[in-house]
Amino acid sequence: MKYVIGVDLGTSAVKVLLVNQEGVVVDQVSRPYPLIQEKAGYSEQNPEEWITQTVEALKQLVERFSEDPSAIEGLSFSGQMHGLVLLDYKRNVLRNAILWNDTRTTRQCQDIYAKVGKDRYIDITKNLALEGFTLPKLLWVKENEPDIYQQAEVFLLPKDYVRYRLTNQIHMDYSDAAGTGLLDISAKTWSSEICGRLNIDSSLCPPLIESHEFVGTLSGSVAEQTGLSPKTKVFAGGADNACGAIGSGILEEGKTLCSIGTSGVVLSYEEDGSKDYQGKVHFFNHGKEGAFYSMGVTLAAGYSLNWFKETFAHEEEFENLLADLSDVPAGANGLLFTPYIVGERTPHTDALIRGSFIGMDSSHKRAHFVRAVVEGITFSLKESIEMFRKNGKNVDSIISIGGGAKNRNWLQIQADIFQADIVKLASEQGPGMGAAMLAAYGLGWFKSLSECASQFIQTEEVIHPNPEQAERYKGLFSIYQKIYKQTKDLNEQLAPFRQ
Ligand SMILES: Nc1ncnc2c1ncn2[C@@H]1O[C@H](COP(=O)(O)OP(=O)(O)O)[C@@H](O)[C@H]1O
Ligand SMILES: O=C(CO)[C@@H](O)[C@H](O)COP(=O)(O)O
Repeated sequence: MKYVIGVDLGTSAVKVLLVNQEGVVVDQVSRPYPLIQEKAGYSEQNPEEWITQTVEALKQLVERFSEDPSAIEGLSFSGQMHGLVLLDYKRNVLRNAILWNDTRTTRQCQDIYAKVGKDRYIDITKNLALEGFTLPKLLWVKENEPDIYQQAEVFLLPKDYVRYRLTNQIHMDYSDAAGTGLLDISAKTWSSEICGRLNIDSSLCPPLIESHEFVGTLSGSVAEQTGLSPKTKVFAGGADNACGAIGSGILEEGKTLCSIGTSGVVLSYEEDGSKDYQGKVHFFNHGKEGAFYSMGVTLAAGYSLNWFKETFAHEEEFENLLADLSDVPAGANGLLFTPYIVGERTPHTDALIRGSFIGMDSSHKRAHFVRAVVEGITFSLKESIEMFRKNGKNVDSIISIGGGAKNRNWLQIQADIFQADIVKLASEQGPGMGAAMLAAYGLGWFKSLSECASQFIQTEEVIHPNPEQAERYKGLFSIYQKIYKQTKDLNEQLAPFRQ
């Protein structure tokens, strides 16, 4: 039997999947790393931690593998998007990576519009200039850390840096480059116009490549450290959401994905670049050559639940925390939560908004708060689904992946709130599976990603909405939608008090 590895460099952990030629996940290893949050709105990681944990995860996987490691023929990546990694001319990392959920760059986003023009910027990139994207981070470093900026020779995204350390090759694939805010999405080139207007040297931008393209083999030292064969072929890989889409079979029109990881996304396949959402949802190049996807993003989806767990139930596992979920009625006895704990993107692009619990009552127990957090995350994703429905998409079946898809009761809540069938796959690790599929396709095992998907992706269960609960959630959702407007001004006034 032959095998491939999908490396998913997530925000909370790196997850490494070993998949055989029949598409069965035969083993997986997950290794966590922390977020560094020096101030409210800041979110960084040390790229060296990604390397240490990825190498360790690969090593563990190989140690547990009973066959000859040369049977593992290929490896590819999925990575958290938008994070800025700056390297100097010796390829040393110049500072911590600034991540997708860091919102320090509101002023730089305004600058981008002032210098490029908002309409022109959206024309080129098909997206708004958002705090989380890479370009405003580059401008922030240029302005606030000029010594570091001057030493920068190239910028990379998180998984591109890991790929570089595994192969010594520098590249960025289109699906991830799309999230930098510097790519001309239709032309698939770095935008010399944006670089020119913002005075960014375009030599900082790395060479571009397709997600399934062969990059090189593993470096000798990485092969030695992990036990993998030095002949293992490495393929570029893609943005985690593009890979999540591949790993869930979102490879044709009409398919919708909901992914609840640290962030939460609702994603829809786009055959070509013709749809104009005017920046209301993100619009990026897919990991499938020539295709695109649109998506709405909740910044703190799984992260809200993780925050709640770490703050109020630090020693407990998620399974335990969620054990009482179905004992609490829909609507948590009048308790609503908005998951804006690090600001928000869709539908409210707002770095200053923060979360709320509305309707706290002395009868509420911890389980009500947990249910309210889970429902609030799901309501937030419903706002993206409604945007797609208003744009004429038919969303009656949604594939659900990510850490949030591990809990059966949460999947039922998704079906009831979204008013759609929820498809649970055999593996909820969509991005890692997508990365493995890119390696399998890159190796030539299949003629297309779709052919690979029909072999690799298995549906485990379809969960239908419960009509009574769905009706109850309709009313609750309209109350939820009012909270943003009614707490916006209060949060702007509170912003100066945040440390
Ligand atoms: N057993 C579980 N049940 C429900 N949610 C879970 C469970 N385990 C993890 N999660 C949620 O999934 C999130 C992590 O999802 P994951 O897809 O691994 O994220 P990332 O790719 O961002 O690292 C956690 O923050 C948590 O909210
Ligand atoms: O910023 C975005 C998408 O635009 C996030 O979806 C990141 O790509 C991080 O993903 P997860 O770690 O939550 O999977």
